[in-house]
Amino acid sequence: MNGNSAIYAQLVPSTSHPFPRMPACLTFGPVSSPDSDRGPKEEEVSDGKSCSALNPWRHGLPNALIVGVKKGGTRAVLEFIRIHPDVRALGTEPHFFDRNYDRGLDWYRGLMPRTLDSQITLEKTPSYFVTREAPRRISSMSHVTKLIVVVRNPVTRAISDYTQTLSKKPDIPTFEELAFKNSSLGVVDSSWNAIRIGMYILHLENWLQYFRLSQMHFVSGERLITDPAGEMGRVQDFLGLKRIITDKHFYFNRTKGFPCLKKPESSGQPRCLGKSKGRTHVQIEREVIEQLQEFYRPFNIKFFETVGQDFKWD
Ligand SMILES: Nc1ncnc2c1ncn2[C@@H]1O[C@H](COP(=O)(O)OS(=O)(=O)O)[C@@H](OP(=O)(O)O)[C@H]1O
Repeated sequence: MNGNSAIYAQLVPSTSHPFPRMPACLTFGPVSSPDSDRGPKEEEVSDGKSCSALNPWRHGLPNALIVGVKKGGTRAVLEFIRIHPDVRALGTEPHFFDRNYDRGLDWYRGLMPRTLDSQITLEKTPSYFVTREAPRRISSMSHVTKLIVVVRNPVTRAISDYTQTLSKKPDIPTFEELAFKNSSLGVVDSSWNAIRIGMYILHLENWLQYFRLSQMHFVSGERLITDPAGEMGRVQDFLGLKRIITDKHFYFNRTKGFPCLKKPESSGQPRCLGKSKGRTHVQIEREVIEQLQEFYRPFNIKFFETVGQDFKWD
């Protein structure tokens, strides 16, 4: 067995489950209206035991969600955590709690990878964090859902967001034109989505109406790059998982400029995230960046106080 095979040999599902489990054959009626608070009801449980005895693999609703933030590093967290044997994750973004809610929970559950009882189900959709209805809808699915939020300096995040849009629509106005009202420096246009998303505290207050802070875990998008194993260690702790993903799973890829996953076994390839992750950002003048930092400062301070962590974005 070579070094990497030994690292990955630990990656077999365990037998105990860190979350309260919904019965394998739990059925949900259609969500009566998109905003209905209707959650799973006891009488809707068809014989869960006999069902899972016949087939231990089933589609479960997510126990944990990566809810944001857009351009924070959500794909990296998903791809890193899914190498854990007790995690199964949906690779695509289902956008259930924002765009597809009227399709109902059965539709959503059907999208999920099949899991053993010992495994947790995870999905990521970064737009949930800024979707007003998302916390209420998620808590109506299950009020014990664990929530992961990957946060990043909101100024860098806004530039990353703009860079992504520009790569798809080259004719959009400049960053400065969009970020400031009347294109004059000083008055930040907080109605522009790229700016608004970074006012984390405003969105968090909405989540805290439905979830306790202890149900939320905040990943530093910056440390995820400089110390992926450390951040992923904390994610595993939060999810109640054995710490299996360690620094042995990562290497720094100089060409990409980011940490990547080591190859799983002798025949496998090392895995870096795709080209849309780690783009070269558009150049923004120092003065503009300082204005935006000034704008975000009070929001950041309140956010740090609320979550009890200083992300050091100054
Ligand atoms: N290991 C690794 N590899 C590549 N990229 C990494 C990694 N870790 C974090 N990041 C940062 O992730 C940023 C993209 O964030 P998201 O995945 O949340 O974007 S998205 O909202 O799903 O589009 C992306 O933002 P940009 O650098 O602005 O492209 C990266 O900085």
